[in-house]
Amino acid sequence: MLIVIEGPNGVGKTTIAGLLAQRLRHRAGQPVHLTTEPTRTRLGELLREAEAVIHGRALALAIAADRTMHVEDEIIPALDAGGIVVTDRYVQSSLVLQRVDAVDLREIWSYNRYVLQPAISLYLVDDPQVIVGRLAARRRLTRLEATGTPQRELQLYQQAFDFLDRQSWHQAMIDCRGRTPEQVVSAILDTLAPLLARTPAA
Ligand SMILES: Nc1ncnc2c1ncn2[C@@H]1O[C@H](COP(=O)(O)OP(=O)(O)O)[C@@H](O)[C@H]1O
Ligand SMILES: Cc1cn([C@H]2C[C@H](O)[C@@H](COP(=O)(O)OP(=O)(O)O)O2)c(=O)[nH]c1=O
Repeated sequence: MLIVIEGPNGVGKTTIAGLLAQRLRHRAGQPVHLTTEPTRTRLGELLREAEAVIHGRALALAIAADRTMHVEDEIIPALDAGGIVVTDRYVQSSLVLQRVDAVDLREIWSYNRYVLQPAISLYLVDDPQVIVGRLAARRRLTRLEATGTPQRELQLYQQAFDFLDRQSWHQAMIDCRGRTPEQVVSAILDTLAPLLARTPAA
């Protein structure tokens, strides 16, 4: 089962993905693989560094190439081994971040439409002011983080969510407002319950 964690910069994706993987490891009779995009491969690390200089269509294509390799070399083998995969960012991130970088939504989709559909894509939402406060605490923002604002990202995320709905993606919005990370993960586990019921637990 592929579980995607999405949402604007600073909403808590990395924190929640890590905690969710821990909680799933406790319950599951199957391995849980935590991963991220861009990937931790040479290409993914290159993209993290190069994001300052590569932009627009070229970045959209390069990110889609990294994602394709992620699916083929890491996600599918982990799923084939009977595991659950939790990824911090996936297609919805491109439908937002590449748009911040002035690429059209349909064009971004055309580079991503053949990737593996997740079992569920979870979109984390919080109050923009809370996110602004968290980003202000960051020492250094990436080019795209500095270009978009939490308000704009939330707006684009909602549009991407509606677009993916029309592509029949299985998605859920997770309200993080006023919730601790543990409470957010509990809400996610409630959302995942019907899917997890179909997989064996220890
Ligand atoms: N539900 C939450 N309540 C309070 N703080 C949170 C919550 N989720 C994440 N944080 C904090 O917000 C900051 C940004 O979280 P992070 O996981 O890095 O976000 P992202 O991966 O979406 O950029 C971190 O300092 C993290 O500890
Ligand atoms: C996953 C993804 C990342 N990126 C870019 C934007 C980010 O500034 C950069 C790094 O992503 P980010 O989530 O900031 O990674 P990390 O916090 O793990 O270093 O990659 C895209 O442009 N589109 C995407 O779909």
